Amino acid sequence: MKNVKFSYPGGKSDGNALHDISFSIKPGQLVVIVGPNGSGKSTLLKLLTRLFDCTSGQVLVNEEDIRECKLSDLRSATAVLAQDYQIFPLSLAENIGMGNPEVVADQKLIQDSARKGGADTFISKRVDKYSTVLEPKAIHLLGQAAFKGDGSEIAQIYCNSKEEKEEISGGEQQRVAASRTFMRLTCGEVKLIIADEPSSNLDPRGESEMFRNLLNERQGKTMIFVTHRFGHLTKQADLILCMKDGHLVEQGTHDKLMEIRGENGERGEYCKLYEIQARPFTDV
Ligand SMILES: Nc1ncnc2c1ncn2[C@@H]1O[C@H](COP(=O)(O)OP(=O)(O)OP(=O)(O)O)[C@@H](O)[C@H]1O
Repeated sequence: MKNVKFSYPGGKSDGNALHDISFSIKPGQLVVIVGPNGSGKSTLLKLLTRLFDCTSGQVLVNEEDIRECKLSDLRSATAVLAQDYQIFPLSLAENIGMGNPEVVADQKLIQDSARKGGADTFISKRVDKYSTVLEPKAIHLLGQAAFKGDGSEIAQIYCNSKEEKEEISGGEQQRVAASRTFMRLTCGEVKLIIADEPSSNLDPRGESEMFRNLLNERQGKTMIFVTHRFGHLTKQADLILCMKDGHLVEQGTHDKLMEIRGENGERGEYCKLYEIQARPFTDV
């Protein structure tokens, strides 16, 4: 990115979501983006995947402006594990298999992807296993809208019906979405893997296994992770981008960012975030 600025079209907040962002990622690097809520991490990913174009500046892919690249080439070279994944009212096998539509019914690939995504254990415990048909997530969202607009009685009806209908938990949904991404990687065209908080609903063991399995898929691919959890990835990252209020305030490796001190000896932003996260575990 070169001097990238971005404001959301029709966005109500004043000012830019991203201010004058410049950084460079080399092929095959592991990059981790960190920063507080609303600091612009997901927005950066949206520009890198060309869901939006920057307002000014340039996003370059191999020296070529991303707006000049063929969109279908960009899409096929990228696998995204986003926060707002969809779970479809299809079987578990289809929900995973659609990651690579050309082999959507290949049970061996599906099961292998489910193992890497951490979904195989809970699927094997279900009566219908991979044939289990899931409830659409959209119906739950509709229920929440009714809750907000129509008062408590309707809210109660909604909660009851949700209780009966819910098929898999939030963490299990995230495991299905991750398995779909592993299925996507089987097509062999992917050069860039982007994961936006892929483990936010996972228990610690699930998180550590998912990171390990994703890193095992690296083999020359560029990887970009957004995470609020330090340690797993940041220490081995080739590049950490530390965001604050839409600005890229620090960039470098873990060791380099931990050494940053201001004029008054004040620690850098990354160092402060790292220590805030580490404290609850070291103070007990
Ligand atoms: N679709 C949108 N329209 C308008 N403003 C948006 C939109 N999406 C995000 N924003 C705003 O852009 C800014 C950056 O948001 P972004 O989602 O990139 O933050 P983030 O660092 O990924 O946050 P989080 O850690 O909570 O996921 C925020 O001020 C947010 O309110």
